Amino acid sequence: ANYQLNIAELRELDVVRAAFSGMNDPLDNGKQKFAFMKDNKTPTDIMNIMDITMRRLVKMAKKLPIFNEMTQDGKFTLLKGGMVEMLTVRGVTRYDEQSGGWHTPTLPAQYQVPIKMFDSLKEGVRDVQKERFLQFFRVLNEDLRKNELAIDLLMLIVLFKPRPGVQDPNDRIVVERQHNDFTALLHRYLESLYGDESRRFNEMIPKALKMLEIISSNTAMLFMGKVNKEEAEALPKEFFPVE
Ligand SMILES: C[C@H](CCC[C@H](C)C(=O)O)[C@H]1CC[C@H]2[C@@H]3CC=C4C=C(O)CC[C@]4(C)[C@H]3CC[C@]12C
Repeated sequence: ANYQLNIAELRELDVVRAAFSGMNDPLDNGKQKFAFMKDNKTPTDIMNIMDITMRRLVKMAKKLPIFNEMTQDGKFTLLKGGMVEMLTVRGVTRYDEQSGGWHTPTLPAQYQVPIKMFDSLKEGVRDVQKERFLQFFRVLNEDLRKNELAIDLLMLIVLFKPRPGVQDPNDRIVVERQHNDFTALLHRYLESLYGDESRRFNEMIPKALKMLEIISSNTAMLFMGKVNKEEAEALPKEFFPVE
């Protein structure tokens, strides 16, 4: 069978690539770089590092014509609902099992956010959330997590997930259609790379999406009472209440 992508699919992949093009930009000097190069990172440092990725994910969404067609409310609801899931997917691509930490592509490998940082987060949730992340890392096999475009499509499947908070009828149609579109495009893209072999991803993707939901719905308490609220950036505090 011929698994070549057609012109429309190739063009859609170009739009996706362009939206994600800023994800690996160098960190700004000052606070961002400082937080990432610090030795003993506090939960506050972690939040200020998360802020970088969160802002880049917001910028990514705004580069998607289809996202901009939605109402302000709809856009906010999608970002609110999908942010932690998208961060977690980003985390899988930046996590190094050998060193046990997350790295950023633009700083030398000696700088990392150690996964051990979970030990300084909220008792009672930190251990199970660390385990869930590591389990999720293992579910997304090497081929998928090393393929930037596949990961970008997975993030868009998560961003455009039908969510009850999306009220506007047109928004709901857009979200539903884009969720299905990006799911189909990911499968076609993987087929164009692996042919019949791509069937092995078919059960992995729904499983990964389910795990992301569980991770995201259990993250809220993680930083509670562990962060210096004056020093933490505002955006992460919307997703991880600190008091
Ligand atoms: C991807 C990110 C490291 C690279 C950051 C850098 C600016 C970049 O994106 O290139 C790491 C640092 C902290 C990690 C979260 C910590 C706690 C977490 C708690 C969970 O329950 C799920 C996973 C997250 C959100 C981690 C996802 C990946 C993050 C954002």
